[in-house]
Amino acid sequence: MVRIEEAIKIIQDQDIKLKTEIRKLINCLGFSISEDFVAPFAMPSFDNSAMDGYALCGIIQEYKIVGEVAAGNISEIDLKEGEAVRIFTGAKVPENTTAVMMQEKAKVNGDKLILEEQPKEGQSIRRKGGQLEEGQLVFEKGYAITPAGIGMIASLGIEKVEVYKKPVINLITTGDELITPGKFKKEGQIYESNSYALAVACEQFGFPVQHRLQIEDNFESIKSGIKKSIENTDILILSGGISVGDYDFVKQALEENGVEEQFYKVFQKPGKPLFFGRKENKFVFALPGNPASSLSCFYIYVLPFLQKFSGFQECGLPKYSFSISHDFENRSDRPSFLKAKVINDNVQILDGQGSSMIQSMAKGNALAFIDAETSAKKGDQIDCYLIS
Ligand SMILES: Nc1nc2c(c(=O)[nH]1)N[C@H]1C(S)=C(S)[C@@H](COP(=O)(O)OP(=O)(O)OC[C@H]3O[C@@H](n4cnc5c(N)ncnc54)[C@H](O)[C@@H]3O)O[C@H]1N2
Ligand code: MOO
Repeated sequence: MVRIEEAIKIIQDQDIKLKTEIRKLINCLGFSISEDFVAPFAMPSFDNSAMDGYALCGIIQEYKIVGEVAAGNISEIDLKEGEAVRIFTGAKVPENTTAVMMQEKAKVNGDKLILEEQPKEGQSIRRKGGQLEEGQLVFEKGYAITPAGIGMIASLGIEKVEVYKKPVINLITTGDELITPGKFKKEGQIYESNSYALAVACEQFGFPVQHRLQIEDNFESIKSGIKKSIENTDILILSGGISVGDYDFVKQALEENGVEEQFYKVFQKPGKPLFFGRKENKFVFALPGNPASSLSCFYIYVLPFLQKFSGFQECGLPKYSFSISHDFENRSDRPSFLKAKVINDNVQILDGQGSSMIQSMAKGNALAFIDAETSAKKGDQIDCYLIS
């Protein structure tokens, strides 16, 4: 049995051979870049107007209008003191422009421009290199591309990007009591739900699951199911059969498939019987079958690893401290990830903390961490991992 911090460290310290690929920019959302990305040119690449109005030369009250520049056009005009040109947002300002005045603050009378207020030097001019200088670092290797990141890269004229490949993920559920939703349920059976929750949780964070497989609870089936599945996967996630019961065959079946244990069992609630192993560059998480346990383990351990495998610089759920809105006593002898709801700056621990109870997780938006046998007083700061 390991402590939570040890388990996290073991996962973080895995040496992984990352693979890269070139993707079209439009298909790069949620991928991380595999090289530092520097600006091929300055942004903006020329001084331009931030407003529809007039480019002015000199700081006076009245100017002579000598021409017009629209966005995309280049003015040949070299402004002289006392001259102005009509200009539009984004257009390159002529040589010798002192400032741009928005049109709402100016009156035109024939070719005369009369200002209603005095311009300040440089006003409403977006300077060349104001956002980025040529050669400046835009994104560091490992930056996970967001929609704004896609826009930034496109604005630098790039349409293909080298990124880290995402893992192929397979998901196996075990348990003879499980039947698929939609089918008739006999006495003693329960509906299989973990593969649903886990598959969409992976997908929500940009890691689609390749194959989902339901295996019957006998050693040979589990062993051969794992053998087949591990061949064509990078990360195998199993649920159920990892505890100590007579039908918990997963650990032994993994070992007989050459998967080497990195840790087994974490001193935590829920999710104690969590297994993490590897076979060369393939990795296996065997999550406990209880629905809330398997999903908690996904958030705390599997997700950061999926991100690490995909070259992300920053891994894991966002973690913040919030003030607890009521007294709470954690009676468990294990440090606990509790289903919780964060509203504004306060966190409330929800009813329904059992490892099999998932409704509270569905209604909440966080996992609050409270140490074993610890009492929290209303107003205490509690660490929370935001799950949505
Ligand atoms: N003697 C002991 N018994 C148990 C221990 C222990 O330390 N000693 N640990 C308990 C803890 S903690 C957990 S968590 C569970 C985990 O057990 P398994 O990982 O072996 O899971 P199963 O026994 O297969 O299932 C547990 C529970 O979850 C339901 N389940 C399983 N798979 C699914 C699924 N895909 N969808 C929905 N529900 C699922 C299953 O029906 C069981 O009710 O072990 C404790 N026991
Ligand atoms: O660790 Mo188990 O997940 O408490 O029920």
